[in-house]
Amino acid sequence: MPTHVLALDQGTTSSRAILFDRAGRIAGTAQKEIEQHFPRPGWVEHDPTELWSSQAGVAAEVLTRAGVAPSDLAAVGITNQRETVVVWDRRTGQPVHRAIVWQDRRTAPLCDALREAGHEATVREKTGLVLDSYFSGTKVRWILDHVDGAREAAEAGHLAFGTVDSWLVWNLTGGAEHLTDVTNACRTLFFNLHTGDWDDDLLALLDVPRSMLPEVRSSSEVYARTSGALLSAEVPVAGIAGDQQAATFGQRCTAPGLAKNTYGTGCFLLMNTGGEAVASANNLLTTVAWRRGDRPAQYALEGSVFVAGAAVQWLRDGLGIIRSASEVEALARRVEHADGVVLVPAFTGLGAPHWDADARGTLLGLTRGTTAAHVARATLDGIAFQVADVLDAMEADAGLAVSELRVDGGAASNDLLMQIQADLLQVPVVRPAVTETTALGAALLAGLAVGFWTEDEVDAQWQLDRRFEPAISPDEAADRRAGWGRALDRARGWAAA
Ligand SMILES: Nc1ncnc2c1ncn2[C@@H]1O[C@H](COP(=O)(O)OP(=O)(O)O)[C@@H](O)[C@H]1O
Ligand SMILES: O=P(O)(O)OC[C@H](O)CO
Repeated sequence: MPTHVLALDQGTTSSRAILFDRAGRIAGTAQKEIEQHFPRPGWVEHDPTELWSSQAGVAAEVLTRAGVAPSDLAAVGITNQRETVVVWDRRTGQPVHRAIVWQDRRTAPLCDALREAGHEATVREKTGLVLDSYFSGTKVRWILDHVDGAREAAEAGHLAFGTVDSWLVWNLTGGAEHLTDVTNACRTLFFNLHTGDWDDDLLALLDVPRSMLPEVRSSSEVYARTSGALLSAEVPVAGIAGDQQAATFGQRCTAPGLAKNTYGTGCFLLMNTGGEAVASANNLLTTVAWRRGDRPAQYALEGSVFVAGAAVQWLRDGLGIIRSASEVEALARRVEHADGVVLVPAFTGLGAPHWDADARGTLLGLTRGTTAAHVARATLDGIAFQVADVLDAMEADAGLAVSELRVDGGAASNDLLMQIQADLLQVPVVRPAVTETTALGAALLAGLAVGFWTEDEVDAQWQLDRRFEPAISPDEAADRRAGWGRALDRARGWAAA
């Protein structure tokens, strides 16, 4: 009888492998950092060979350390940094260029040109995304335009494109399978949310041959079996999802109106909107949450905040007022409130729902009485205010009110930040016992596909760590948010002047 499910989590900064037992508990973790390449300002690349070798390495390591044999595995689930592009030659399995990472801005001019040519509305309507270099499509085009011989090889059917999930599956099946799941496909700019398939008009617009694209599959089904390249046993690979969608599934946000927020370097918020792909009137993204086997796809609204935990890093590295990120909580607790100090952490502009590339970090309301503790407190407030703005936009788009916000990510361990968040949202903030929700989501998608768990078992596994109830009045929350709104106005457009 199999005893465990293995989740492979290929993230932006590291490859991780996490083992889950039948009770959904973590039985082992292994992690390896990925080298970041910055060949020019604004460019971010990964070595595809390293993505694969580090992922295979941590998979072997976690099994050895936990004393679990490959033959004890019921299934493998994959989750990954999204949008990042790998293009390789099918004949050799060799990448033709380094992976271009989601953060890479080199195709911003191409996106501007497409926008100026009037294509934004069509792209938005078909894909649920915006014309931005964040997504895969223009990155694939860049490789075809800039790598010697790439366009000819692609036209001849020799080149394959994949997001990181496809690249891992290709390698772990020894080049037998070229596929992706729908949550990754819908982040490419090639995928039509309404037809559930690649879109020839979008491919023509971006000048990318359809022959390069992987087959689109659901997020929970048996795609392949591992070969010697990954594990010594033939284990079904049975779940694939982009990391934010996997986290939404791992947080059990399985009904409309349930939302999760991941507090990492930035924040990723997703709200389940059920079987309906809700178009956003507030600059959010519409994305597939998951599709399980033959069931209908479930959708989500998504909004990203660029700077969240990174603002705490700035307190540590830029201002030097804390030595580690976790010290921010004790420092901020030295004061009852920020005493009128507001930090807008727009260090790299503002993401959803404001989308202002020229906004810059702004610290307002300083007096002679302002201390490091007030700045620390204002930093936590600034993270929570941004999340509240995104959640408001989601509720307006979906016509749904959230009844709680489920949280995970490194900064979600900060109890004060979670309390501030509940206060500002006026809804409870709920932190689960297992905060490795991305890996858990991938494991659940895989385990459900092979019958290792039933739906009821999975629901019963979810355990609360702590629930933060709003502790201020609605009037006070509204007052504080009005102050934030005034500060936002000061931060907007700063770099453009
Ligand atoms: N106790 C804390 N309070 C506030 N922020 C924290 C705390 N612990 C970690 N962080 C922040 O969380 C981020 C790391 O979280 P993580 O989920 O690992 O991020 P990522 O996946 O983006 O690398 C860092 O930006 C760090 O400053
Ligand atoms: O690897 P992460 O956790 O930083 O997530 C990256 C996102 O998927 C990008 O959209």
